Amino acid sequence: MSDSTPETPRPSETAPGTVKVALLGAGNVGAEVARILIDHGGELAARVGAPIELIGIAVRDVAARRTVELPAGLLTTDADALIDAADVVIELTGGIEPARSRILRALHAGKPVISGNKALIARHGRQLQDAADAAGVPLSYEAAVAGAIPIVRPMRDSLAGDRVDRVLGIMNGTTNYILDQMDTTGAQFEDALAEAQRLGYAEADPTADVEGHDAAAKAAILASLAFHSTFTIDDVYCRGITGVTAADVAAARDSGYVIKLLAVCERYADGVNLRVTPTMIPREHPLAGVHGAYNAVFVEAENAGSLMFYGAGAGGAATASAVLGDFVSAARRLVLGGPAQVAEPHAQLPALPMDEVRTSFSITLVVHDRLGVLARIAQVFADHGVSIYTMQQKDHPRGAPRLAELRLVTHRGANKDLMATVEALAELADVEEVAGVIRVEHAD
Ligand SMILES: NC(=O)C1=CN([C@@H]2O[C@H](COP(=O)(O)OP(=O)(O)OC[C@H]3O[C@@H](n4cnc5c(N)ncnc54)[C@H](O)[C@@H]3O)[C@@H](O)[C@H]2O)C=CC1
Ligand SMILES: N[C@@H](CC=O)C(=O)O
Ligand code: NA
Repeated sequence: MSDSTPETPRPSETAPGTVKVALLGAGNVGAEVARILIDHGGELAARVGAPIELIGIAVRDVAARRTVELPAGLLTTDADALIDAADVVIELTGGIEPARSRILRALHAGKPVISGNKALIARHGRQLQDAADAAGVPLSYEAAVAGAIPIVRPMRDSLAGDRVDRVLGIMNGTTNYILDQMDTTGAQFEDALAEAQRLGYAEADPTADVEGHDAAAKAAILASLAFHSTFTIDDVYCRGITGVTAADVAAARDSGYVIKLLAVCERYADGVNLRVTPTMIPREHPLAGVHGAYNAVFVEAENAGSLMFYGAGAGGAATASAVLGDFVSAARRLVLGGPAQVAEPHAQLPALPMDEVRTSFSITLVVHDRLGVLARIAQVFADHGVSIYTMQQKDHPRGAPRLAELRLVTHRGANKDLMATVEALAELADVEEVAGVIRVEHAD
């Protein structure tokens, strides 16, 4: 083993009172956290109120090429030894295992943990929080929801005295980047995804982004805090953007809408519905102006009214900012002492299935352009108790004779009635094809 590729962390030679930091992972975010800790350590120490030292960085392969050049002496493959030697642990490796075991190891030893791992927290957050509470140390994960945007702490602390009714957000930078590129430059899905990966927005496996799982994880985490309950990613109805075509994006644009991957968490009388779906938003809606990898989260609360949080939702340096905010606060508490905050999920509201959820659809039909067709189509909607909000008739896009394209947007209706309407329309002899069904968020 050469000096530049140590398998175990170096023995610590730090002065007493120094806060020793272990960093797990040196990818897009971890490497930026290391860079800032090294370059701005003095400033951060002043805010913590004690010297700080990055004592090691656990990686899988010490020889791997990285986006940021890191001191070779800090790299180690022995994560457990590094955790044991540290006062504070920052986990930025991603995935469920070994991240979960390592975080538990740190918490059981009474060490504060900071993580950006939404996949893990959306599945095992309760177990990790219980371990943190039992040890009386903080578990912080501001980076896990909407990257740099302060939203976890405002939700947990600033809004603790209010009653949140709805959280609505664009919470995945990769998909927002892809949809925005498709909308503004006509880019192909695959090219836009490759660029999002190059820019460090995408997850190690970008399926999590494009299938909506990453946004669903964030929705579960945020809703747990907003509604003082315990939701996991399995409680989120989730549809990604892989089925959204260039034609869908163009048709939405033509009708004055833009397609976004929208997360909605809303309170009903008997629980909370959580969903992530591609959604058409009117161009004048503030969320329509969220471009590139930016994220935005709307919170509607009984007394605060509507609040909007906006900023960089992905990217190494931006996310590192949220990680280091959590770090300074955890380290300061370590220096000053005092109990960690215990956030009891006292309400424990159930997650509601989609059936009774009230939502709107945009339905594109290719129909035979003949006498009475509109009346027969309108009758199908009426039979299912679904009210039509707008309707546009267009020539068939490929100029087929005697065929026309109808674009209908509904008022809000129960999801099960909307689904039944679409099924009945597909059976109608006048309908050649149901060419598109996409949810709509509008103010009706
Ligand atoms: N990239 C972004 O914009 C954001 C990422 N996050 C989260 O932050 C975490 C890190 O994300 P990225 O840096 O983008 O991921 P990445 O894939 O670029 O980096 C992860 C690093 O951890 C290392 N690693 C993985 N398993 C390991 C193991 N068992 N032992 C030691 N090292 C291991 C990998 O080799 C890689 O260097 C993830 O949980 C991600 O979901 C959160 C917000 C934004
Ligand atoms: N892959 C995620 C990274 C941040 O959470 C995204 O694209 O938003
Ligand atoms: Na955040």
